[in-house]
Amino acid sequence: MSGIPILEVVDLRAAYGRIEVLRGVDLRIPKGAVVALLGPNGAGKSTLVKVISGQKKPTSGDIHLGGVHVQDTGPEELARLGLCTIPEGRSVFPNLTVEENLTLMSYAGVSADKVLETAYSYFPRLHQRRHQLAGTMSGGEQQMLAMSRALASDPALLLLDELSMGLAPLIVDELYDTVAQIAESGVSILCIEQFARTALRVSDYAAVMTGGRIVATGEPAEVMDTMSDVILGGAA
Ligand SMILES: Nc1ncnc2c1ncn2[C@@H]1O[C@H](COP(=O)(O)OP(=O)(O)OP(=O)(O)O)[C@@H](O)[C@H]1O
Repeated sequence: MSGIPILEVVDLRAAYGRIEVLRGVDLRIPKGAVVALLGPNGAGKSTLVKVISGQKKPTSGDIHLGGVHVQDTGPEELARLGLCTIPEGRSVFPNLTVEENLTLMSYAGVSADKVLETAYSYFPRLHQRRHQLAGTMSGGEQQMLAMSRALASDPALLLLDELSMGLAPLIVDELYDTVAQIAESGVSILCIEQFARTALRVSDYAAVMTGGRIVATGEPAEVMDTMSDVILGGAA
């Protein structure tokens, strides 16, 4: 992988109690790239997201975001530096309408109008449903809302943890089309997925994680060829 990295992770280790789950992870995301991080259940993908996004402390290793050393940086400061995470399972307020969920994301320097305009341009369906309670929308629509809320912060790097979880293949395809559009606007993206096909379609690079380590990286076709047994073990 070449280019100036937006994210560089070097020899990262993390544990739950005495059980080491990240066992020396190296990962590099060039600026403007979409990278798919693939791997089976329990590989450590979500733990890596938690450590990168400042929700869990690593035991050792280095993390650089846009060249800044951020290993001891909290989530708020990471957000200020341009990191935005959409966690597994989404995170919308079910008892607020679509529009209320979005306007909550307006803050100093970003107007509510701008937030709504961005969301509705990526996802016209959210405009149609703007007065609907978020909790009554389909899983795919909730994921659109979660992505829109993330885009409101104008991120430099977006971490998407299992975008496709529990969704039908058609809607997953639609969401990844939007991931590609977001990337075209200059945002770097790390897509964490258990299964590969759809994420690889829009990715510049792929990395495969098993047992707490990155065991393969490269262009999607190359990684598919060498690791198909691991990363095509399921649907999507
Ligand atoms: N809070 C926790 N306490 C103890 N062990 C944990 C905790 N969270 C995760 N683990 C363990 O760490 C390992 C890695 O889990 P992690 O969720 O990072 O994997 P993953 O690759 O994201 O898997 P999945 O695709 O199933 O979400 C697993 O063995 C899991 O059981």
